[in-house]
Formats: sequence, structure tokens, C-alpha cells
Amino acid sequence: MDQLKRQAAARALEEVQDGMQLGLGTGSTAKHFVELLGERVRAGLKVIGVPTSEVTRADAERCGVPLTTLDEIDRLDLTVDGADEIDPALNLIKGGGGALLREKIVAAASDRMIVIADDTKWVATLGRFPLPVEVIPFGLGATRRAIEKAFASCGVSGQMAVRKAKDGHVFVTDGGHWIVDAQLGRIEDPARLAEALSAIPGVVEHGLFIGLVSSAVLAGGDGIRVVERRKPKGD
Ligand SMILES: O=C[C@H](O)[C@H](O)[C@H](O)COP(=O)(O)O
Repeated sequence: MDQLKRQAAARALEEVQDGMQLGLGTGSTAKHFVELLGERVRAGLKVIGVPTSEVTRADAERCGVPLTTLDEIDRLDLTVDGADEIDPALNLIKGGGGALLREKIVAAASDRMIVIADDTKWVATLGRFPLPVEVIPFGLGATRRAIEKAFASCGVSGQMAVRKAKDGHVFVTDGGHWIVDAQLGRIEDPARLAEALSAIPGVVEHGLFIGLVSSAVLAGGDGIRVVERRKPKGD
């Protein structure tokens, strides 16, 4: 599986050109991309990256990839990131690693986003992977009830749990927030659900990435498949 992730990362690296400003994703697949990018940088490629998490920042620094922030620059040419699920419209569930907020800010600031994955991430309908919803700890009870209502209004329901870290304590995101994971099974209308969740005051962000991806690079036993989004981003 790790080999497939690296193959997808290597294919995405072919899209990187000298002088590009890049969004650097988070997770085990994106980590391969950062490592391979580092090899190219050490061989003379000139790029600059914006990391989507503190973990990716550390990886990029270790690999020698020069970094900047979205305060220093306005736009990114390309973001390369992994995903937990990808549907045929190239909508995603992300946030299994807890980096969804910075990932979405970076993706939204990018002219193009390539999602890289092994082909087990490809699904007909999003929702089997628990949907991460990043929340403010204050008033969590009220926020949870509002989330349940939003789910009901979109015809979905399922158990919710505050994410725990490996040490058993509540998982805290890079932004200092908590994550509620919702086991929804099937999300028939992810765009509608995304809108409903975004309207809740205690929700900082959610893991549904709608209309942000330009193309998906999927690595499987039969090789690499590149799926382009039908309409270019922004149209
Ligand atoms: O928060 C984490 C990110 O959204 C990851 O991109 C996602 O969880 C996929 O990670 P991996 O490549 O490790 O499966």
C-alpha cells in the first residue's frame, strides 16, 4: 500500500514546474510527495511550499523544501494532498489526520489541487469513512445538537464521537480545536451537507471538500489512473 501511495505521489510530482508555489498536504500519502519533492529541490528545482500542518512543516524542513505562508504570498499554483475518500465527482472526505482546516484553507488558495491516493480511497458514495467535523470546545453540547439537526435535514444520521489521541486524551488540532467524527454510512448529497454544517456557529470546518479538486491520481495494482474533474475549477 505504501508503494502505491509513493507511486501516486511520484505521478503528481510530474506536474510540478520550476518557480511554482505549492500547497503541501498532510498524511501518509502527502508525506511521500514532500519527500520526493525534497529530492528534486536538492537537485536544483526552485519551488516554495505552504504546509497544511505542523507535521508537514517538520517533514518539509527535514527534506529541505523552502517554506512560506499565505500571509507572505496570495496564491498557490498547485496543492497536492491525500484524502480519506474520493467520489466520482472528485468530492472528498478529508481530516482523518486532523489537518482538514489548514488543508481546506490551502486548497482554496490554490489554482489547482491534485489529490493523490491508493485506489482503495475511491468510492461510489462518500460516507463510509467517518466524517470529521472540527468544532470549538465551548458549547459543544449545543453544537452537537445543531450538527444532528443538520444531518437530519440532509437525510443522514449516525453516531458521533469526540476524537481521542493515542494517549487517550482529546485530540487537539493544530488550530486548538476538537474533532467530532460522524459515522454516516452514505452521504447522498455532500454539497448540501457541507453547506448545512458550515452554517453552524460552533463548527470551524468539516472534512467535505466540494469542488476543490482538479484531478485525482489513483494508484492500484493495475497501474496509475488519472481522473480529471469535468469542469475546470472556478467555472
Ligand atoms: O487530516 C488528514 C488529511 O486529510 C489526510 O490527507 C487524509 O487523512 C489522508 O491521509 P492518508 O494519506 O494517510 O491516508
